[in-house]
Amino acid sequence: MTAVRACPRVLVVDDEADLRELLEITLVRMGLDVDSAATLAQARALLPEHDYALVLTDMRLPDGLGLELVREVVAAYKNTPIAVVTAFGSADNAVVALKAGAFDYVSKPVALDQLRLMVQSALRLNAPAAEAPAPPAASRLKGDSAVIQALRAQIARLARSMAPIAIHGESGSGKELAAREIHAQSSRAGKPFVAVNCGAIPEALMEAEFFGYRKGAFTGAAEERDGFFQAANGGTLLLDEVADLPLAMQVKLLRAIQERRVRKLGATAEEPVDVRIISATHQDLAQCVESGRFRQDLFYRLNVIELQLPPLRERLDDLGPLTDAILARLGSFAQRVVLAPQVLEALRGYAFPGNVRELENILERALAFSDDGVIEVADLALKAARPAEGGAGATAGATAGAPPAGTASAPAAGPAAAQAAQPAQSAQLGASSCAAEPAAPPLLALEALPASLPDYLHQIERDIIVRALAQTQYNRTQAAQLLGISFRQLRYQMQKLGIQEPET
Ligand SMILES: Nc1ncnc2c1ncn2[C@@H]1O[C@H](COP(=O)(O)OP(=O)(O)OP(=O)(O)O)[C@@H](O)[C@H]1O
Repeated sequence: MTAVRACPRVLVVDDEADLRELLEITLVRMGLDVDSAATLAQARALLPEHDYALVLTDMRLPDGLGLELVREVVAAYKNTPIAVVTAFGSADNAVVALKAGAFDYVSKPVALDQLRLMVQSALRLNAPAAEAPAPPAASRLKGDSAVIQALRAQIARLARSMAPIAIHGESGSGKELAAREIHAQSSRAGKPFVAVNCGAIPEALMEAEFFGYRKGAFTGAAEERDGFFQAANGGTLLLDEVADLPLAMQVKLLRAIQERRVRKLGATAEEPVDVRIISATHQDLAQCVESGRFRQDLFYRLNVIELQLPPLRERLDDLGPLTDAILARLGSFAQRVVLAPQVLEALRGYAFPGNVRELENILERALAFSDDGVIEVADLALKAARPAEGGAGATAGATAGAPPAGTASAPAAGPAAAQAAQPAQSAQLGASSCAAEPAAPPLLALEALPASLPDYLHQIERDIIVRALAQTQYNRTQAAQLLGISFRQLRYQMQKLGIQEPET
C-alpha cells in the first residue's frame, strides 16, 4: 500500500485582499494547501495549528511588522522557512529580513515566475529524503579549533536560506571551500556551483561572461551562449575576488541581483534567474567603498551575512586534522604518508602566509623529498620560523612547491576566463585594505621600438614571473605574493605563457 503524503501547507500573511488572493491562487495551482491571515494576530493563532512548509508574509501589517513574525518563526519554528514580500525598491527591508533569518524575499509587484522558483526552493528544504540533498558525510572544512567548529555550525544554519553571504579571509584560507560547503548543504546541492574569479575576466568581456549573449550580438558571437548566471541557475554563484569588479560592471551586477533577471547581450527580453550569490574577497570591502572603488549599494546587497575565515596561524589547533586530511589524500594504498615526531611542532612555528593552500604545498613537496613516506622536519624546508604576523612580511616562507592540480579551485567558468589577463594591483596576498591604483611603471629605455608590442610585453612578463619563481624555488604561493598578484592569477599567467616547473 502506498502511503498518502499530505500536501505541503503554506501560510500567507497579507492584509491586501487582492495580493493575498493572487498568492493563494498561485500556490494552490502549484498543488499546495494554503491558509491565509490578514494580521499578525491571525498568523500567530494559525502557526501552532500546522506544520507549515513555508510562511510568506507582507512587511507591513495592520497590527505590526512582518519582521516581528520573521523573528518569531525563526525562534520557535526552526523547520519552517519564512519569506517576506517587500515594497518595490525597498532593499532595506529585504536585507533586514534576511539578516533576521528570513529564508528569502519577493518584491512587489510580485512576479509569479519568481515566486514559484522561491516556493519550490523553500519546499526542497524539508522534502523527504529522496528529493532532499543527502547531507554530506563529513564537512570538507577540517579543523578542531573553536572558530572552525563555530564556522561549521554557522554554515549549517546559513545553508537553509537564500541570504547573500560575503566571505572574507586571506588567500588560501578556505573561502571557496566554505562556499562549496554552503552549497553542498543547501537545497541547491543538486544544481550547479559556479565559481567566478572576478579579477581574471577582461573588462570588455565581463557582461557577456556574466549574462551570456545571443548569436551575432557582437563580432565573433558565432552562437548563443549562456553566462555565469544562467550556468548557475537553480544553484550558487561564487563571486571570488569581488573587489576586483570594475565599477561599470558593479552597476549591472546589482541590477541582476535585485531584479533576479538578466538580459543576454543582443537579446530584447530578460530571463528570470534563481541564483544564490556568495562573494569572497581578501580585501577590506568597506574600505573599498570608502575609497570609491566599490559601490555602497552593491556592498550592502552582498554583505547581508558575513563569514570570516581566520588565517591558519591564528588557529594552529587545526594543523593536526588538516595535516591528517592532506596526508590521507597524498598517500595511497601502497604508501601511507606519516609525519616524524616534531614535525607538527615545527609547523606550529611557521606563519603560513599562504594559509591552508601553503600547508598543502609544503606537505606535498616534503613528500617528494621524504624516504618511505615518512616526512621529517628537514623535508619541510621551512626557512624562517614564524615571520612577521600578517601577509605582507611573510615572504620568507617554506620552500614548498606547486600545489597539486586538484587542490586549487577552477578558474572562472567562461570563455574569457581562459584568456583573462588582469593587472595585478588589487590582489595583494594578505592585504587588509583596498589596493590603490598602481603607480605607473617606469618607462623602459628602449633603443628601438619593438616589432610587436604584445610579444614584447609577454616576454617581459614571462621573465619577471620566471625570476619570481626562481627566487622562491618555484613556490607559487610565495611567487604570487612577491609579485602582488593572487595565486590564481599567477597560475593562470603561467599557463598562458607556458611556464612550467622544472623537474625536481
Ligand atoms: N578547513 C579546511 N579543511 C580542508 N582543506 C582546506 C581547508 N581550508 C582550505 N583548504 C584547502 O586549501 C586550499 C585553498 O582553499 P581555497 O581555494 O578555498 O582558499 P581561498 O581562500 O578561496 O583562496 P584564494 O583567496 O586564493 O582564492 C584548497 O585546496 C582547500 O581545499
